Amino acid sequence: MTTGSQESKFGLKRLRKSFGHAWQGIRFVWSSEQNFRIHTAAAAVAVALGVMLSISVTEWIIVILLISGMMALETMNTAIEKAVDLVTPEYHPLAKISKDAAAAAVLLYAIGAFIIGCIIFIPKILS
Ligand SMILES: Nc1ncnc2c1ncn2[C@@H]1O[C@H](COP(=O)(O)OP(=O)(O)OP(=O)(O)O)[C@@H](O)[C@H]1O
Repeated sequence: MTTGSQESKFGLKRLRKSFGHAWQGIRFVWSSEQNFRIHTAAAAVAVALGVMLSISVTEWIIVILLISGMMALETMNTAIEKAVDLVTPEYHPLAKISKDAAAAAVLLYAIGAFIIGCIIFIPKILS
């Protein structure tokens, strides 16, 4: 038997509310972050190339993991930037380190994703 409070903790309504908050987060990064829109455009190019070059199931899994990882990391970068702005609106060396490190994480992943994309697509384009 479940109590009312358990129901509100695990119910469908709560799940829908969580998705609603996440959707608001996606809308925010889309409208406010140019980098997120650039990554989305790059993802669309990768998907188009995947279809045109008939990549394998394993390659699709890798491409989808790279795209979702890139988007998630960019979204997390925005979350860190906003949290830092909330705590320290003024200049602070630790705020700089925090934002620079978050941006570095995005850059490192983007470099890896680009290299893997080249490994998957270039041989197919050249053949
Ligand atoms: N409060 C602060 N104190 C110190 N340095 C800061 C602060 N806010 C921003 N910076 C510096 O300015 C850079 C850009 O920060 P900003 O918040 O404008 O992010 P952004 O331009 O949206 O970055 P991104 O292009 O990665 O989304 C940071 O990486 C950091 O080096």
